[in-house]
Amino acid sequence: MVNETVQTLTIAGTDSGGGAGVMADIKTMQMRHVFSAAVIVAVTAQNTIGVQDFMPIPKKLIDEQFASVADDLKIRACKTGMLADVATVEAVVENLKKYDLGTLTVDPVMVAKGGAHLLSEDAIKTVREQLLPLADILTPNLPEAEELTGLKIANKDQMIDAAKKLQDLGVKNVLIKGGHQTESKESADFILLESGKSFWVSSPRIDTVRTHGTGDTLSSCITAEIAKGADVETAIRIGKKYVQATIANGIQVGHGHGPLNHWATFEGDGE
Ligand SMILES: Nc1ncnc2c1ncn2[C@@H]1O[C@H](COP(=O)(O)OP(=O)(O)OP(=O)(O)O)[C@@H](O)[C@H]1O
Ligand SMILES: Cc1ncc(COP(=O)(O)O)c(N)n1
Repeated sequence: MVNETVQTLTIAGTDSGGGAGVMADIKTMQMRHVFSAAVIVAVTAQNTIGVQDFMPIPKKLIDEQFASVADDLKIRACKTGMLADVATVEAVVENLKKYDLGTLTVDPVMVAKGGAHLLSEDAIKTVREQLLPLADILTPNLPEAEELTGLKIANKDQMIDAAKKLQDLGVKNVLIKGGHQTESKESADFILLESGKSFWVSSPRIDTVRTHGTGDTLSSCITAEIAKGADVETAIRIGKKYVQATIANGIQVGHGHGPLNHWATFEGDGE
């Protein structure tokens, strides 16, 4: 009898260009040696240049996908990514409450690197009020943290204030990603844990346009490590090292914001 394989779930949108969304999630899970199922909530026509179109999946089919996964698999940790609109966020919230899908990481995807809106304006309130209270870990980038808190974030002190405010909204552990601080030599993320402990994880900023899917990759790696049994701090530290390696060892695909190198490895990695 073999041990049951560690199983995870991504709840997100597809990227036809292969770099972000569910595609980045599954590649990351595979590289981190966990099995990943997928509930597709939106389909995008997308490449490295931009998002040409997208369509949310009807609620009935979202419900059926959740049921199919939950009836058969044993999901230890799951994550959300692109959630498109109010109806989709509400459908996902309903299913997350209905089934035990383990530790939940919410990556509150709002705007793609190319500028396309992947979450409607009115759905931000739904995410804040209905999804955040369910999140074990929340991983907003700077503009997303600003939208969710209503705070302006222009420096490290303001990242700390925003993390505290997000905890007040019901999130247990908060990771604010600093990838959008393009004027800084460092890419520094701030973490505030449920215990009250806080710390920064920082890496040299790499000057490249190949950063399509960095947020998806980080949150998926964290989800994978949690599923394998890591504590939140360890999972985040591994996630940061992995995403850094995937950016630093770039691959050449497409003509715009290129995808990451999910094959990348880093020093000291146990996998
Ligand atoms: N140029 C870079 N060099 C090094 N690290 C980076 C760079 N850009 C992003 N990162 C890191 O990648 C991770 C994701 O951060 P980012 O702020 O880009 O998320 P995001 O905007 O949600 O990503 P995406 O929307 O592309 O999925 C963070 O750990 C961040 O520090
Ligand atoms: C389906 C989907 N999910 C998430 C992203 C965010 O990634 P990025 O900001 O790198 O475009 C995306 N572009 N598409």
